[in-house]
Amino acid sequence: MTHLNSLWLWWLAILVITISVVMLGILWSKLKPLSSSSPLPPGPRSLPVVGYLPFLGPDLHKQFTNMANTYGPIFKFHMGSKLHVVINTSELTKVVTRDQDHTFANRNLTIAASIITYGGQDIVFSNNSHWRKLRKIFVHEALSNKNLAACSYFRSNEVRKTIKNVFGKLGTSIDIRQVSFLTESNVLTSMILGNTSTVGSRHLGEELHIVSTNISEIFGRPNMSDFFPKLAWFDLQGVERDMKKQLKMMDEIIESMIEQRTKLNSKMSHDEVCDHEEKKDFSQILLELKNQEDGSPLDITHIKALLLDVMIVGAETTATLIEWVMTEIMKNLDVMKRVQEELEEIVGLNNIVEEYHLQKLQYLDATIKETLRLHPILPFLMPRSPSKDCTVGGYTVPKDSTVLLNVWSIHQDPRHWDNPLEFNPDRFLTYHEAKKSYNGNNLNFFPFGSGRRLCPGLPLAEKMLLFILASLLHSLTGVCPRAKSMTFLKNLVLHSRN
Ligand code: HEM
Repeated sequence: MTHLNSLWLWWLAILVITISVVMLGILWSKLKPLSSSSPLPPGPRSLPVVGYLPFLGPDLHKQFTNMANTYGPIFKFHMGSKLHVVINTSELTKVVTRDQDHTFANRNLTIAASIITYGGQDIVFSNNSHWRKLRKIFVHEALSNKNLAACSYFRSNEVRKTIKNVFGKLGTSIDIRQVSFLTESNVLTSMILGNTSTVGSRHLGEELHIVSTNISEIFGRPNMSDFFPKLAWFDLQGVERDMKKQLKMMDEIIESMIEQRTKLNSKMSHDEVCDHEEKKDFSQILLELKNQEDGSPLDITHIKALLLDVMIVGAETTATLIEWVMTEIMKNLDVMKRVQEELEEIVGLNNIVEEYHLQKLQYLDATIKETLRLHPILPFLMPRSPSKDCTVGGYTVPKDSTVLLNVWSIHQDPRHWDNPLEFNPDRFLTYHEAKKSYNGNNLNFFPFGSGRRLCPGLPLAEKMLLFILASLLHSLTGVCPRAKSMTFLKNLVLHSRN
C-alpha cells in the first residue's frame, strides 16, 4: 500500500512538473516578444486622465521643438486616452514617409473631420482602397497636365478680375487673405463647373470663404470628445453642433454646383458634347464616373466629399501662404526691391503678367520657397497613424497612435540650414536642384508632405501662387505706373502671426 502511494505521488509530481514546464513555456513564448520589443518613446510626465492636455500652449510647433531638445528627436505624450508621437528630424521622417510609408499611410478621423467629410469619404481623411480610388481620379483626371493646361484661361481670367477689383479698392483697407482666397476658389470653381464661378446670382467664392473660415476655426479647437471618447455623447464644447451647421451650408453650395452642371449637361446638343469631350471640367468627369453603368466607382457623397477637399483645402492653404509671402516681403524691403526689379525686367512696365512669364521669375519663386521654409502652412503636415505597431528610431510607435511630423522644426534644423532663422531667398537661388525641390523627395524641405500622402494639389498650387503674387506685386507695388504703391501697402490687412 505504501509502495502504491509513493508511486502515485511520484506520478503526480511528474504530472505537475510537466504541466508547469508547459505553462511556463507558453507564458515565456507570449512574454518574449514584449520583453524584447522596443520601449515607447520618452516623453514628459502627464496628469492622470487628462494627460499632457493642460500643458499644451497655442504655438505647438514651437513647444514641440523645445520639447525635442529635452526628450530627443522622437517623443510621446498623451492627450486624454490618445497617444501622440512627435518626430522632429529628417532622418526619422524618412523612416515614416519612405521606409514604412505603407504602414503610416492612414489618418485618424476626428469628430469634426468626420462630420465635414461625410464620415471620412474625402481624400484627406479616407484610408486604404477608397482613398486610393479617389486620389487616382483626382491626380489623373482632374489635375492631369492636360487638364491643367486646358484651364489656363480660367486662371488668367480670375487673376485679372482680382487685380481689377483690388484697383477699385485702392485707398481703402484690403484683406489680402480674402482676396487670395476668392481668386483661388474662383479658379477652382471654374475648373469644377467648366467656365463660371457663379451659380445664378450667387458668388460661390464669397460663400465658400465664410464657411471655410468657420471650418478652420472649428478644426483649431482641441475637442475633448476626441481625447475622451466616452464624453463624445455630451459634445461639451459644441464642436459637433457647430460643424454640422457648416456642413449644412457647404452641402448646399456643393449641391447647387452639381445641379448646375447636370442642367448644363442635359441642355448640350450631341455636337456640343463631342466638342466638350476635349476639355472636360472636374464635375463633369466625376458625374460621368458616377453614371457608369458597369458598377460606378463613385456615389454622390464621394463626389461631394472630393469637391469639398478641392475647394476648402486648396483655397485655404494657397490664401494663407500668399498672406505669409506678402508679410515677409513687407518686412524685408530689400527683398521687395529685388522682386520688383525682376518683374520690371521679365514682365515690363506697360505689360501684364502672363503664365509664360512665371517660370522666369526665379527670385519671386525663391521668395515663395523661403516663406514655405519658415512658415510651412501645415506645421505638422496632416497627422498620420500607423496601421500596426512598428519601430521608429529604436522606439515602438503603437498602432492607431497619432504621429505628428514637425516639419516646422525640420525646416530650421541648423545641421541642414545655414543661419536657419534668417529670411534669405538667395539660398534657394544657389542651392542645387535636389536641395531646393519640395516634391517630397527632399526630407529637409517638404512643405507639401512626402510619401504616398504628398499633396496632390502641388502642380496647381505652384502655378497659382506665382501667378497671383506676381500679378499683385507687379500691378500694385510700383512696377505698374498706374499704381499708388505705398497707399496699397499701407492698407493691406495681414493676419499672419509669429
Ligand atoms: C500652398 C498651397 C498648399 C500647401 C502648402 C499644401 C500642403 C499640403 C500638405 C502638407 C498636405 C499633407 C501631406 C502629408 O500628409 O504628407 C496636403 C494634402 C492635401 N492637399 Fe495640399 N497644399 C496646398 C495646396 C493644395 C491645393 C491647391 C489642393 C487642391 C486643389 C490641395 C489638395 C490636397 C489634398 C486633397 C490633400 C490630401 C492628400 C492625401 O491625404 O492623400 N492642396 N497638402
